[in-house]
Amino acid sequence: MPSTSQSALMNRSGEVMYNNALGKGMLIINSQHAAIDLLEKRSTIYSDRTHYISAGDFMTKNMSFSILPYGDLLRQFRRVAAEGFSKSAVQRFHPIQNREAIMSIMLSVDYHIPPVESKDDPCIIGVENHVRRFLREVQPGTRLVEYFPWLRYVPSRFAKWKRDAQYWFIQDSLRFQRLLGKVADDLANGIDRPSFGATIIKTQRKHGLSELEQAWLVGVMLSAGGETVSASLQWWILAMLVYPNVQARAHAELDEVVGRGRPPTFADIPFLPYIRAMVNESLRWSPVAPFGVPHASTADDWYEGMFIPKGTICLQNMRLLNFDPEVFGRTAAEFDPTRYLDEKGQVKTLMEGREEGHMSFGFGRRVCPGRYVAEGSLVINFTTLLWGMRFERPEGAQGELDVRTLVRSGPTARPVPFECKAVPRFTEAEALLNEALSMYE
Ligand code: HEM
Repeated sequence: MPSTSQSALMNRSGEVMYNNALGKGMLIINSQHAAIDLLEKRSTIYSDRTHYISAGDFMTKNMSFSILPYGDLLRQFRRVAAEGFSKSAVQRFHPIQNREAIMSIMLSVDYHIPPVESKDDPCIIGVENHVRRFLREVQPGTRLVEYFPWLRYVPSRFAKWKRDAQYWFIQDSLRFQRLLGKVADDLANGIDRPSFGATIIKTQRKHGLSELEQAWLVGVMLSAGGETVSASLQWWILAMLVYPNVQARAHAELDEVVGRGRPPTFADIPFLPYIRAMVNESLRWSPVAPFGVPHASTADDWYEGMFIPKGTICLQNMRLLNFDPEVFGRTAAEFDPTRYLDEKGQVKTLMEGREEGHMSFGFGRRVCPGRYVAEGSLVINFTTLLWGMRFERPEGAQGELDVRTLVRSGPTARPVPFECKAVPRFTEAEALLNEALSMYE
């Protein structure tokens, strides 16, 4: 077996880079070609996750979807999620998403920024805190026990990290069970609203997950979705400020297709190719998960002359993957939705076998199960927000907007905070939105 004691190795083309730090092998994948070769074509051995003692074994008792080892429970979770969030199944969420987009714009009108949810909802606060704790816990370097695994056997009374993790497992389990319990009560009372929770309860016999597993599956889908979609919206608003010509073209498309007499709905989306292209471009351009969610390998392997030992953690360098000049040309760093449009102005497939035309939803057997609902949320939010308002920099805002620097909160990244003003585009917008909102209530 070749020596892996060197601290950093790069294959001939620089597409992959291997690094060994504190006994943990790490591969950085720098090209689309290598990402597809390893994480998709060889997905039988590249679909595991890093094993986290604190976040995995103690804080979530190995029920947190995104860090589950590649095994039976993961396959069950993915099957249930794939059914509940398939391209056709997510259409049942459209009325809710439409209403939320309007709520979001109404909040924007009041607060000048578009919050995704009401910040005061205790349930939202609880889930947000869970996300924050979880992201901190999986951050490299947070817990010594990840480097010295024997520390897991230190009794809880001497190990605060362990006491806290056990405490949060109980609290989060109760929270997720309470949330799903409300859906179960509604169903028992004949109230059957479209939700993933309702689907999972109704199909329990088929999938066979325990009540606790169901609660964690739904809870983690909710937290994974909230964090990523809200970060994507922030990047998109930044893009609207930096590229006013893109915003103006989207406004023109909305005026032509929807007009100003009523707010848009999902029924308009097929006729708004520029805005649909903007969703793809936004996901490509925004580094929401700058290194993806790292995969881990389960067998020794060779790639283009480089040895990759079993257990290697594989990070995907999304900025390089999504800015590949061979696919996106020399303007890859620019925010330009037209790259996704053909000569007739219709959305085109830019990457063979990858409808969305970017790599931001990840790869192979771990590809994001929430991608269709995420695209739905983004497209209706972009459409509704742009229909009613224009995003501007406030007068007197200083300096250039920073599109390169990331503010990291664990594996997700947001832009450096920036000032933004949301200006109603026409006087009737607010009244028309209020009217539309009342139809959803
Ligand atoms: C802009 C929105 C989103 C982005 C950019 C995004 C991105 C990602 C990425 C990169 C991964 C890792 C894929 C891999 O390992 O190869 C992932 C996994 C995951 N995503 Fe998303 N996601 C988004 C929205 C959502 C939504 C809305 C949900 C839930 C409804 C969701 C649920 C999950 C879950 C549960 C996983 C873990 C899957 C697994 O480990 O097998 N995501 N996502």
